[in-house]
Amino acid sequence: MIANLHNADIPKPVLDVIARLRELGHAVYLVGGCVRDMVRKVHPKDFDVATSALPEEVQRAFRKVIPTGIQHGTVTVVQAGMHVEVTTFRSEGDYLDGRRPSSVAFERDIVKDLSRRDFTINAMAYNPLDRELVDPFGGQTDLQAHVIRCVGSAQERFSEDGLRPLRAVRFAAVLGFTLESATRDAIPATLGVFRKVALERVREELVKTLMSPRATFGMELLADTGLLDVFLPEVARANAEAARLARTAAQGSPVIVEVRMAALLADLVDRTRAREIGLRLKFPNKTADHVALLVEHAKLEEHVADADPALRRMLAKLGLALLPHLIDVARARISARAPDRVSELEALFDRLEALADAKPPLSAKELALTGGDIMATLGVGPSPIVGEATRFLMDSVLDDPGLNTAETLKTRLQEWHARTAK
Ligand SMILES: Nc1ccn([C@@H]2O[C@H](COP(=O)(O)OP(=O)(O)OP(=O)(O)O)[C@@H](O)[C@H]2O)c(=O)n1
Repeated sequence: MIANLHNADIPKPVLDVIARLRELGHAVYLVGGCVRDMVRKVHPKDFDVATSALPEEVQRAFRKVIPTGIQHGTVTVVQAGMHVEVTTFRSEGDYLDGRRPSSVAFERDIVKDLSRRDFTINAMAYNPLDRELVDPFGGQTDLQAHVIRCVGSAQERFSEDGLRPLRAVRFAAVLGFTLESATRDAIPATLGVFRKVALERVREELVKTLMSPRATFGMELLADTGLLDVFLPEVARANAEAARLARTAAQGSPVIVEVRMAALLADLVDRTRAREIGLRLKFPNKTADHVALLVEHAKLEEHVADADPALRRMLAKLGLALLPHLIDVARARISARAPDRVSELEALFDRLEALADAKPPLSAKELALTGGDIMATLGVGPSPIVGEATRFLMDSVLDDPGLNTAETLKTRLQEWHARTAK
């Protein structure tokens, strides 16, 4: 069919690659996400080309190519500095392990290639030279109806690649679509295949879902279909109301991965478990640590009556850099759970920000006395007493940052030493 898509969205190097393959007599199309986005009138992120040309033919057709995944039919063409992925039309053999096909067969026909793809909205092909849109499975209709539907049998598509159920939920959350009923019903039946998927890939989809404008809906769908229980049982098995509030808090927070994860977990798990979850889902260590610290301190409503020294102690444990994120998490939680307390908490946020702006000494390296100064003042060499003395001084300046001068700390140290030496 002739489609009215916006060819101006397609970068020139991509059009040149398509034109060259066509010139050599091959069938050639844009496929996958870029066609979906063009039909939705959204500017595509990347452009995948599919062709009837065999990988060797693609390699011969261009000056600069990288054999990226030649056994799967993918060649990267470097055209005017742009990397364009060109994949030979293919069908796949049986999926023995739910992760990758046991064999790949190259095909001459685009419809064969489209029929192995996951969802109807991702199974369209477009040739910009003659404006031909190939849409054998009703992708346009489903885009209009806001529906995620598997190509053919959902059970088969999900059994071929265990990640697909999670992709279905992610697309629904990101695009604001719903799952067609057979597609949705096939998820619980294929959880065994989903269990085999590497947790890095699961995490990538979880993050996209959680960062979407409909994170609440996406998380609910993950819970209802049984997917969440496989990789995040702590949330899946939480009491229904607690889980609902956690989802609402996550969606109500800024689109920052640490913040959304912490808002989701803060009322369901403790710091140690939050860190375990982060590491289990293969987040970078630093992200897992940040989520754990945010979870530990998220209940800021418990601090509204605290005096400044207690707040400074909390900031010392948290680290100043995380304060803006902590405020985001606390605000999202309280807005979801007790909206009438938001203004009371805002006053605490202002106090915390003012304390942070004063740049108080929060760690031993910010003390006006170094370890060497402490040893000289006490007349000792390296020994456990230096650690004790440092803790005493730290405690003093957290109570009153005004004490953090070399003179004052020396005097206090000598007094402390005289007291403790007795
Ligand atoms: N498990 C998968 C992954 C991908 N695909 C197909 O490969 C295309 C490209 O996949 P990918 O780049 O992962 O996703 P996009 O659809 O481009 O979307 P996004 O970039 O938003 O992830 C998809 O459109 C779909 O046709 C599939 O059938 N099954």
